[in-house]
Amino acid sequence: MSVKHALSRGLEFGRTLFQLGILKPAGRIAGKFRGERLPGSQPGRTVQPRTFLPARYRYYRRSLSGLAANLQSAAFRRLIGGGSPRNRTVFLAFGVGLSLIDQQLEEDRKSAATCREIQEIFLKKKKKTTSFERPIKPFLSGYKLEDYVIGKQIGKGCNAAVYEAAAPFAPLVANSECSLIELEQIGEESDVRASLRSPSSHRYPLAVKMMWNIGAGSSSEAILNAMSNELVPASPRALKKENRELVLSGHFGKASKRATAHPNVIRVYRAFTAEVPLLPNALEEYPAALPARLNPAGLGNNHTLFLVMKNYPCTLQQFLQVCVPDSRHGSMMLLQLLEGVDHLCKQGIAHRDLKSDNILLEFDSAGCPRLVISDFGCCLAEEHLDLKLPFTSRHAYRGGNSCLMAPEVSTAVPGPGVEIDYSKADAWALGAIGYEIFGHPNPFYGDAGLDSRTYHEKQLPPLGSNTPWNVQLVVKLLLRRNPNKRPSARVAANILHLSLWGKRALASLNPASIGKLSDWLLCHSAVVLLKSFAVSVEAELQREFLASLDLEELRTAAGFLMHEMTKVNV
Ligand SMILES: Nc1ncnc2c1ncn2[C@@H]1O[C@H](COP(=O)(O)OP(=O)(O)OP(=O)(O)O)[C@@H](O)[C@H]1O
Repeated sequence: MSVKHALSRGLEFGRTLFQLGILKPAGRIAGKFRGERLPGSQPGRTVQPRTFLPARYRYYRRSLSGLAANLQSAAFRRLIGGGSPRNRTVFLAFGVGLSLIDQQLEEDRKSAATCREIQEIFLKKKKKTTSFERPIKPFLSGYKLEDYVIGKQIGKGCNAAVYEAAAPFAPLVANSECSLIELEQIGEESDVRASLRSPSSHRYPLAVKMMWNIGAGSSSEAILNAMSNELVPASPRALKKENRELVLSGHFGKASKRATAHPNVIRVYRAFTAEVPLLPNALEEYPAALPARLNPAGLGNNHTLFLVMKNYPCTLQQFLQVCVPDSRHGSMMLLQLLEGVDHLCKQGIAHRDLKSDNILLEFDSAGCPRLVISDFGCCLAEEHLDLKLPFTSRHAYRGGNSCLMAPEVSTAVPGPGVEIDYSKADAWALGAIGYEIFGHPNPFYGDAGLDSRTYHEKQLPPLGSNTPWNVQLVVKLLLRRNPNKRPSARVAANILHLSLWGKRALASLNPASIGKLSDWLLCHSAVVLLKSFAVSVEAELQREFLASLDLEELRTAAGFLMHEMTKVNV
């Protein structure tokens, strides 16, 4: 074998090794050199179409270094004893393979450093940008019901009634006013459409949620204890100091986590307990929840919990009754929900009751719907659990809305040592909500709907050609039964980010040129920085994405996309 031939064999071998990071069969060959299992090839573990894993490269490098070292010493011994030219060429080939791997590792190091720098910049920016956190001027009071003017009832659930409200001491900040777009006229004007046209949120910028207190007791401690989940999205100053200390110290036995602010998660500005008042429609709408003082037949306690939030013009469900968003808005709506869920997951919080009427909606100044996840009454946010619920008895509470319970939750069988992992359960529910956003019935609703315990992925109805292929991909992946095969909310969000704003980078991306992704990230960051004062949904999404960059997760998303692109010939 000539040296030239050996070099070309070496190069070829090196290239193959690069692809080992992407294609599992070749990876296994490398593993065989040392008789070890490759990371990612354990039995039962799914090899996702993920790309360019630095950990793998390091592994290959280690394997090859060991191999090369062995070869070297053998070759050296033979050289001294007149080693054969064949051994020398094989040794050379490995040397070239190694140097190519080193190049790739170097590229990886650079890309990871770029990601970290970008992330740092946007995390700092995020701390300064609080437009979504403070739609009302900061205020010191607001800890009692008398501080608010209460308007009409705007909603009701199984546990609470919600009223519009104003706080004379805290007028709305000008730039946070949501401009409601004129919705397209479709047939007869419904109540929802009429309320979207003439929102009262300008006069009543706040919403007060009055919890129904049946059986929790009337002391502040008992109320806060029983309803502590509602405080998960509360801002640090939402509670008066004494209550805050009680709640934060876990005085009630069950210390719940507090979610930090995020544009797609509701913010509770104030939370206090007060005597239940007779509010408009109370006797007609929720007589049983009233205390005997107001309704002799009522079962409610005298005091309850009040939560003060921003008043949103409608829920996602109400919006979808009158509007089918176009594909760009639809993609951004799903993306916002994924961002919200990812934010919660990272803090060890599972919402467990995602449905379109627990998602509130307003519009940004460009008319794009902005979504926030609300109603944390069913969430899992206990300090020590970290998204894993011990499921030793069937009485353990698994969350609300059984129709949108992820398969790993709905099929869990209680027993000693059993735990339910909620880390991808909310992401699954978003897959089902994706159908609603794109104008289809939720496949898990209704008598003829699929059952999350028993459905087969093949039974999922197609989303149709009006839905962008990348959204179809995300929905399909999110609804995978097996949580190990399902992408996390972060990876699913990355898929949408890449396909919304990184199309060019994707088109030129190939498995051996991950550097293109970091080039795109740099350009994208520059553009986003230039519009850093924009308060649009699009700008918010892009900032959030860059503030939570993780190269591995981005590569996984790119891998899913490239895999699909080859199938659909994009
Ligand atoms: N901040 C808000 N702005 C405007 N409307 C709101 C707001 N919060 C809640 N609503 C309305 O009130 C309804 C009931 O609120 P919410 O879902 O929080 O109550 P709940 O009793 O906890 O519900 P569930 O039955 O899901 O437990 C919502 O569906 C929505 O229509």
